[in-house]
Amino acid sequence: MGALIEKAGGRIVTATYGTDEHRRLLRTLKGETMWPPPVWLMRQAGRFLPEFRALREKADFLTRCMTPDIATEITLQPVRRFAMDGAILFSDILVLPWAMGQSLEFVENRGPVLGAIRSEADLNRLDPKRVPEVTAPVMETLSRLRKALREPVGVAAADTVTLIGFAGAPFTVACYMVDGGGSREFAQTRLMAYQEPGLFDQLIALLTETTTDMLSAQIEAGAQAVMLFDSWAGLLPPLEFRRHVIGATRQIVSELKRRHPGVPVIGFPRLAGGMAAEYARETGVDTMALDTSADLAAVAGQVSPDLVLQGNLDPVSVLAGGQAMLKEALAIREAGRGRPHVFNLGHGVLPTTPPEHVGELIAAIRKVN
Ligand SMILES: Cc1c2[nH]c(c1CCC(=O)O)Cc1[nH]c(c(CCC(=O)O)c1C)Cc1[nH]c(c(CCC(=O)O)c1C)Cc1[nH]c(c(C)c1CCC(=O)O)C2
Repeated sequence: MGALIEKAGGRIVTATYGTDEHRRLLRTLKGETMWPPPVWLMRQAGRFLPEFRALREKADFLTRCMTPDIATEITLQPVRRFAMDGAILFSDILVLPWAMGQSLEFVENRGPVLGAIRSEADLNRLDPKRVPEVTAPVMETLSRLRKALREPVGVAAADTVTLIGFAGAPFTVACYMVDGGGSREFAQTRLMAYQEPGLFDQLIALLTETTTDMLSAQIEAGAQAVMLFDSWAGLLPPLEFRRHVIGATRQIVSELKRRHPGVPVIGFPRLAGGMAAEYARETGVDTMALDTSADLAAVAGQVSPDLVLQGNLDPVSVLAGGQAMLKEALAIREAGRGRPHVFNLGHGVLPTTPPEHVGELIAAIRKVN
């Protein structure tokens, strides 16, 4: 196929259709060491770009997630501007409980509000059989995205951008399901884990199975890698962490590997701290995403050299921009040198981040020196 030359985010990219040669993110997620590292940002879709805010007026959040035209467009917006090495599906971790029948609303300035699950009767009202039908539009979005990314998208060259699917990890999704919305402590959820371990195990088992099937469907629809967001993993003490974070993740990863050998899985056990190395060793994830608090160089010394690390610039430094951001960013890039590393943030990009700061960040990461 014809070679293509395109200027992308300040670098020249040559892409040959149908080969892995220029898929820098996918190759890194499969274990190759690249310099400079590939880069994308958590929560890059649907947050900080003015072109997204314009679309936001048109439909509520769940409608945006469930309408392939809109979700495809929002996913591509950051790619068009910055030629990110990855495109993350525009959707949400709470689509899964909603698809099983739990009520869900996104309330302005408050975040998600769900009908809390507190009893076996509540749990039994959920219907996992509905998930494939309800999430069919999400799979349609993924197949459109995969097709769109075979052509140039804005400054991104054809067939260079890796399409990432995702889900919440069972514990984090359970947090929202049981507490009924966002919280700092998720005390109701953790109380259930201690007081009604049988019921909580049932919920985690249900989420483990439905998450596996949903990620598998995402891969079949076109996702080239998948990520498990465990944003609240760090709330659990070691025994519970082993059971509900490591145990559930290990089951999902091993079944995905059986069904889709070679498709990389990224795990993000946010604030796992002292449990991160065990998570890396025991879950089977190919890539571990680090939160802002982790010292990338120190973690690199504790895990297998084959484990891909992703992260972990403070999103607030990108809000600040300028030298403060660049100094942090280049130190992280340097810490990942010589091992497989995907440059990213330590948590999602903040909605008020000026797009020019993101542009400067991407250019600095891609500068070869
Ligand atoms: C915990 C969590 C949620 N959702 C997610 C997590 C894990 C990552 C993290 O810790 O940030 C993950 C998520 N949410 C969204 C994406 C899509 C793609 C992307 O990463 O850019 C992803 C990967 C879109 C979204 N998810 C949500 C929005 C905003 C909704 C709106 O436009 O009103 C978007 C674009 C809503 C949402 N969804 C959730 C909350 C707490 C909120 C409200 C606050 C917020 O905006 O972050 C749950």
